[in-house]
Amino acid sequence: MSVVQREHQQHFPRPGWVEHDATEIWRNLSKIVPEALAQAGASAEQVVGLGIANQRETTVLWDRRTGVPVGRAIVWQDTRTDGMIEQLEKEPGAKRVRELCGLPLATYFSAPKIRWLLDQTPGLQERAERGEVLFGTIESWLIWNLTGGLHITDVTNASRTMLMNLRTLAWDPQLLAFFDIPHAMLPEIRSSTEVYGTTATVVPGIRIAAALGDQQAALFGQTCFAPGEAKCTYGTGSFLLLNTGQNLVLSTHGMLTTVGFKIGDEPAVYALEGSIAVTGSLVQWFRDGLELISSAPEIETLARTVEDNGGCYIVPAFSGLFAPHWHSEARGVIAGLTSYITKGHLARAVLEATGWQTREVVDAMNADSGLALSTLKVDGGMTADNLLMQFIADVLDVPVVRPMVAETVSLGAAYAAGLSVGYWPDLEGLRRNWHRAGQWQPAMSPARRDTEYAHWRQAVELTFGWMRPASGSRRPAGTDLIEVILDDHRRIEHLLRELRNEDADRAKVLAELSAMLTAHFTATERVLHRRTEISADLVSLSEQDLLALEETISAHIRDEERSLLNELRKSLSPSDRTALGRAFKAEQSRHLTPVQRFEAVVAHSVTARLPNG
Ligand SMILES: Nc1ncnc2c1ncn2[C@@H]1O[C@H](COP(=O)(O)OP(=O)(O)O)[C@@H](O)[C@H]1O
Ligand SMILES: O=P(O)(O)OC[C@H](O)CO
Repeated sequence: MSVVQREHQQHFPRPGWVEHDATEIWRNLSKIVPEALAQAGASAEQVVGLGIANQRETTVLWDRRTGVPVGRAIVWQDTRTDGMIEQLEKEPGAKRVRELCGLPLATYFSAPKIRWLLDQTPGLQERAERGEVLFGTIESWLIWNLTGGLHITDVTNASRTMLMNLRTLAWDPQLLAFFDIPHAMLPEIRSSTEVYGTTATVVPGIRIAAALGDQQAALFGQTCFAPGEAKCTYGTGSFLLLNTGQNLVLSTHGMLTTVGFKIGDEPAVYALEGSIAVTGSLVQWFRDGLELISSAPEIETLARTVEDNGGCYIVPAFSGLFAPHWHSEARGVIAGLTSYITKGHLARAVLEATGWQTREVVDAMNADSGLALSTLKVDGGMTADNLLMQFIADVLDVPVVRPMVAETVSLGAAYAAGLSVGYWPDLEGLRRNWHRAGQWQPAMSPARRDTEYAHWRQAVELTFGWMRPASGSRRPAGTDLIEVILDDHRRIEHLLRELRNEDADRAKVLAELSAMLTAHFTATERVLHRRTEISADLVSLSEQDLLALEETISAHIRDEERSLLNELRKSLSPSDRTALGRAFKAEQSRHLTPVQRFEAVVAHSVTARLPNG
């Protein structure tokens, strides 16, 4: 076996934004494939097949003609679409989404990221409709480049886009309409194991024989081929997958339903998944953000300098909270701080956060499946940490088992490719390759486990609602300038969508939208820019006028949220924000009828969620 790796840059241009440069990923791949072959002393002719496993959901759009990405890829952890998700949740079709694709509406998946990118550049939607701009997750982008233009994806990756129907395994017209995403930009969906094509570059002439999302690849590499078998991979995030066979189980406890794998023409095998956004990346933050350690393994050494967490808990809701909570608006907390806490306690709290998040997911998975997990098969970079593995066994109260090859993601891709080209005859042969290398037995007392878990859950509740403060919290409801402007934006976006909805009372929508726009622009000019002579009058605009202005209005909203609001956040004191918020509302009210004012207030009170609601 030879292993070559190369890190690519993580871009964090704003709070909550995470981007990758798809071209850099492709360049890195072009370098490491020949290096891996050279290290193994193998020639291209000796390679029977290439398997790809990739981070999922991360969204790349590129130009079909030039092959150049239209911008940076939006990564799965990115939360920039949280406002969009909040709006989409109110749409009539929202309830059907989960039923069709098995996923809750969340910033995590590809569809909102595609929508955001299409909204970002004028004309991109039309180019996507003509098939001039293409979408793909990372495996799709790599296969396109390796083959010189084959535009495909595998079914496991497609199942993470929110656009694939889990039953038909095809792009779903209702989901495409819900997100307004053109079919012409999507790749063809193929099985996880089949020969898709042959490499035309890097190392030409190799058959590309398998592709799987990384977590599904780990399920395969851990040989969880039968219903009831599960694994958890501990990397940047952590992902527990339970094979449910040909049964498509829709979770009632916050798990995702996803495709586990599809071998050639055989029926798809489904899985329930508990996705945890932040585990290893919390260790990275401790290393790079806080600079309290200089390498990831040092977290264990530091944590061992103290007996316990000293009463401190870290809930890393950096990307909101994923399974089982699905709170996009949550943000992280460090709870239980006293002057007793040292960096050793913080290191413990970092590791324990991974343990407790696993416990929450396992509880939910057990509730969904009606079965209690009896052992947990683990893999991934964090499993090198013995203290963490012991803690996971303690909080789950089941043994934790690690196989010989902890790089299970790559192993799974290799297994799938080997199976696809007949190098391995069947799944049973692969199963025989699995060997246990480490095992941790639970040792925590039930009383301590229960007390600690109760503290953890208390800390988790503190994270809820952070990005949507409850009415009556920090500032008087509805008078904070930024909230007032954001509420206006969301209402305007909703009304614009309603204007295209054939079932809506469009005359009423038109009247409210024109009045809202007049009120919003006038208040912005008068209160924020102090231009007293300005008064917008958009009330006489027709439906066609407004639809023609839609892109301009969306661009204004984006610009205002990106530049003006961020400047105001920095420059205004809380009391200024309240005073200006009041002035803004007063100015705005002058342009709305009492009924329109009432409707805007009702829309606002639906948006403002209670902290743990
Ligand atoms: N000894 C360790 N203790 C805790 N975390 C670790 C340790 N070694 C690596 N990690 C974490 O594991 C992650 C790397 O694991 P890996 O499986 O390579 O992740 P990915 O495939 O998601 O990039 C990093 O986030 C790193 O912080
Ligand atoms: O960033 P990675 O490589 O841990 O990818 C994790 C998953 O694919 C996200 O769903």
